[in-house]
Amino acid sequence: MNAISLAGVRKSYGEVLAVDGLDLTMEPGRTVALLGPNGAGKSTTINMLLGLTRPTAGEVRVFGRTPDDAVAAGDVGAMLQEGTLIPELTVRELVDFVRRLYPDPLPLTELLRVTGLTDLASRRADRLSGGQAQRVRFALAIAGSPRLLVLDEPTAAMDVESRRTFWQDMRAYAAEGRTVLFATHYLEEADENSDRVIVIARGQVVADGTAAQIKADAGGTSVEFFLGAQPAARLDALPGVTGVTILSGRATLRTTDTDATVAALYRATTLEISDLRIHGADLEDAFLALTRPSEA
Ligand SMILES: Nc1ncnc2c1ncn2[C@@H]1O[C@H](COP(=O)(O)OP(=O)(O)OP(=O)(O)O)[C@@H](O)[C@H]1O
Repeated sequence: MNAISLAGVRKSYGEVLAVDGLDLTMEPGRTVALLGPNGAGKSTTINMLLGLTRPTAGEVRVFGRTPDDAVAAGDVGAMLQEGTLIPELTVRELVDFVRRLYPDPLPLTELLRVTGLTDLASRRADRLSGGQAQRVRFALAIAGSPRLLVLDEPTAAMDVESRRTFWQDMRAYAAEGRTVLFATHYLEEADENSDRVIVIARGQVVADGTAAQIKADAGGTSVEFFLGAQPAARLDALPGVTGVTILSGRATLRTTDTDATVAALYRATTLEISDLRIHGADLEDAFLALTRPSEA
């Protein structure tokens, strides 16, 4: 069963079409990044998955159920962009209060430990720095040990070090077989922390795949070398290669997997290769190309 499925989902707010026909399925156990510029429809999509807003058309399912039912069953944890932490409670009290709302919560000590909050447990929750408060929100999101964790721009208030720790914690949580969906406009975050990147722009999916595939599809990664007059048969059969061009003795192989292509070039062919160069489009180029506003 899919962790998430969206079929023909649209959402309009009056004149604004925030989500324009999404068809997506996500398997359990994966970490998926929803990448898109401001106003792309990421938060609207997440809010529909959490049952916080209803689609204008189409169907949303979470583990085969309606979002409301999945949330009620304790299957979904979320960290949203805003949300004040209850004042006057300590971190320990707040985290414990929330975990007790779930049928099968994580043990309190474990929860504080994995989110790096043990030393802050006695601090009042409304007296934390922005990054520390985000850590508490993360603890609240995983308190019920949800099968699906949804994070809407989770590192927005964090400095570089907090970000690094946060993603380590998230990956440790995901490694236990959980499904994670996070929205971001940080390209490196999507690239480094997900198995699959879904790029959305103007409420529609404009690319979907691994970060490497998206980079390659957007015109990107190629391996170029001097071939001279040697026969170039079977270059297109090398792993990862999606296209071959030969011009004035120089071969250019477009590839989705530079490492595999280069390794096979040396190991699986007898070609004399010289002046090998690798050109990579970074995800930023790909992202900008994909999400550029269309000409009106
Ligand atoms: N409650 C609302 N009422 C009216 N319009 C809305 C509402 N929520 C979102 N929108 C509009 O819907 C579109 C998609 O917004 P959404 O917040 O889903 O985008 P986003 O990708 O999450 O953007 P960001 O990265 O800035 O958070 C935008 O044009 C936004 O202005």
